Amino acid sequence: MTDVVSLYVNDGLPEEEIARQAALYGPLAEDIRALIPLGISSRADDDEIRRAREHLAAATEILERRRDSGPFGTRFNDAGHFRTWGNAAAGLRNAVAPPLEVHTDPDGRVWTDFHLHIGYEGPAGHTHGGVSALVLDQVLGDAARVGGSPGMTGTLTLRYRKPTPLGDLHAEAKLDRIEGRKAFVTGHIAGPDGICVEAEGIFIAPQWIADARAKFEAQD
Ligand SMILES: CCCCCCCC/C=C\CCCCCCCC(=O)SCCNC(=O)CCNC(=O)[C@H](O)C(C)(C)COP(=O)(O)OP(=O)(O)OC[C@H]1O[C@@H](n2cnc3c(N)ncnc32)[C@H](O)[C@@H]1OP(=O)(O)O
Repeated sequence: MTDVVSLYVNDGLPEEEIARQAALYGPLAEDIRALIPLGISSRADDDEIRRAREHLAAATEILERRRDSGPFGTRFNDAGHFRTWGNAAAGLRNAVAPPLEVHTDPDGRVWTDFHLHIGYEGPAGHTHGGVSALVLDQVLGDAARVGGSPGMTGTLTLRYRKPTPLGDLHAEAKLDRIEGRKAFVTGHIAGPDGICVEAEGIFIAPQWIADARAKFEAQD
């Protein structure tokens, strides 16, 4: 089993280097992301598809020359700047991610306006229910973290009230309460015609996080 704790790495990157990498690799992920709907919708003819695939193979050959092994994990520096660039919902380097850019209001509510392209289709013309779960898992998890109780998803309960369209959507979440290592969070996804999916989540701080926090607080 992967040792989760070892994937939290302080790589000490200075802020300017983080900014440089974000400016370099973010647009690469955008380019790869833009290909996904084209894979579904392109009407290019046989020769054009063959040519496009040759170009993609050339790009793949360049990109795989030097690469990290394994997942990105969570990397941070001494300034407390965390990077989760491989995250499936929000990762800056992950073309699979919509990506979600999650904002925090002063009252602790977190929210994101995001776009789901045609590659997130489930029922015809609508968002896949698992993709809605992905979005809500991330946004509710962020609300738990912002509320001071970061944790793993223990239980995520969804109520799909009406079909979620593709396109421009909104999601938000708020911490309800904390009980020991458990954070209780609620949230929803809304489309142009109102709320489509409601969510309740219980996020549980693993024992190692609770221990690390207790140790940190004892030093204060
Ligand atoms: C140095 C920096 C630190 C940063 C740390 C960051 C951490 C993450 C933070 C930020 C995320 C940002 C956003 C991310 C969003 C995406 C999140 C995901 O996708 S997570 C992947 C999917 N989830 C899993 O894979 C979990 C798999 N399950 C587990 O690992 C364990 O089962 C875990 C941690 C959930 C609980 O294990 P136990 O051993 O700690 O639990 P026990 O000690 O038995 O119980 C503690 C309390 O929790 C309840 N509980 C246990 N499991 C529960 C469950 N599944 N649902 C509800 N309650 C549960 C129990 O009844 C108990 O409650 P009582 O204290 O007695 O009141």
